[in-house]
Amino acid sequence: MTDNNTAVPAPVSGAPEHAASEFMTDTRPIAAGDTGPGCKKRDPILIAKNVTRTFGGLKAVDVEYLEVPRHKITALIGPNGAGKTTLFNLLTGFDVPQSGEWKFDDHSLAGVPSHKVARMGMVRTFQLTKVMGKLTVMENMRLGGDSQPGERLSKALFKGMWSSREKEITRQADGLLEKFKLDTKKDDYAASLSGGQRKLLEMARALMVRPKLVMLDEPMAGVNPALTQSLLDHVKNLKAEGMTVLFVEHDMQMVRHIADWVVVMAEGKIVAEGPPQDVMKDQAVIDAYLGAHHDVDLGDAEGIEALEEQLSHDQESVVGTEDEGVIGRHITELDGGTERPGEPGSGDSKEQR
Ligand SMILES: Nc1ncnc2c1ncn2[C@@H]1O[C@H](COP(=O)(O)OP(=O)(O)OP(=O)(O)O)[C@@H](O)[C@H]1O
Repeated sequence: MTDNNTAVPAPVSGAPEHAASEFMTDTRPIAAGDTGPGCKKRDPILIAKNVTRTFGGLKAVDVEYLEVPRHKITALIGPNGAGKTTLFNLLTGFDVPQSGEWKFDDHSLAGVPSHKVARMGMVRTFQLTKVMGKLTVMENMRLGGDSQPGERLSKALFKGMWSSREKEITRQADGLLEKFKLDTKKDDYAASLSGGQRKLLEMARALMVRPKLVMLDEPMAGVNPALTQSLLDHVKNLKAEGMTVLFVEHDMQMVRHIADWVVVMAEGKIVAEGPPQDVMKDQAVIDAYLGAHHDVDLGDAEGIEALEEQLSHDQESVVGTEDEGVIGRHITELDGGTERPGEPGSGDSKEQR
């Protein structure tokens, strides 16, 4: 496929369209009372209390209280080093906190390893994708399906049942690959995919466990403008199908287009939260996180073209790679023209630190 994909995605699970609309049209308040850092939600799917993680003398995460609203798209924003990825790592069992407890759907997750967290229905993607380059696209998908509940037991005990499970995994993978427009690539090595396609593959693979909560770490970073709208549609579609989404994003314009709720982190703490329109009015948030181009609307083609035009006259702005796209260049510029940690060439692979 090419990254020139702007089609609206079909449902992941074949869920009926009318069922989807109920999640898209629910306008009831998200907060249970007053809005503000650590506020209670009407229907939280994830609740974290006193989660802390220090590296040497640095308190990377110091989250007193956070609730993530069910069936909503929540954006987690904040400057570089705010602790967003570390919080993702802690909540999903990829790292261990110094203190804290958190519950997903009323199940305590403290001490639960990442693969079990995924099986319980809470999956995440990475800022630097973790697709297996030496496996084909389909093999990557099947790896996602292999962590489904009970598969090892059924494989061991019932050969017949396993082969029907195999077929089901393949059918499910085929459906997702088609939806993400990666079906023509299914026999290609994942290493041959563009950055944007790898993001799509990682998202598709995460959906193999039929999750309830999908956590996306900078899904748009490194994705070219043509694919950006498609990715936004995929994220919105997760909600339409009844999933909850928590995603890290640097660009507030992106956030405004798809988020129902925004949580702002700085220096490890939750410093603001609320509906995007309210959080965007907060001058401190604008000054600290939105930067010079906060008035440019990146969620539609005109906004992107306008920003491309602006950046093309800006000697300081870094010329991106084919896959980096305008968003990556925009962020790089906001960061003062320096490479961001974890980006190609930075020599910094945070998930592997
Ligand atoms: N394994 C580690 N060892 C030491 N320090 C770490 C480690 N992981 C994260 N940090 C530090 O913890 C702080 C929070 O980092 P984190 O990557 O969570 O921030 P972030 O908000 O995700 O940033 P970005 O927007 O750049 O991705 C940073 O100061 C970072 O350097």
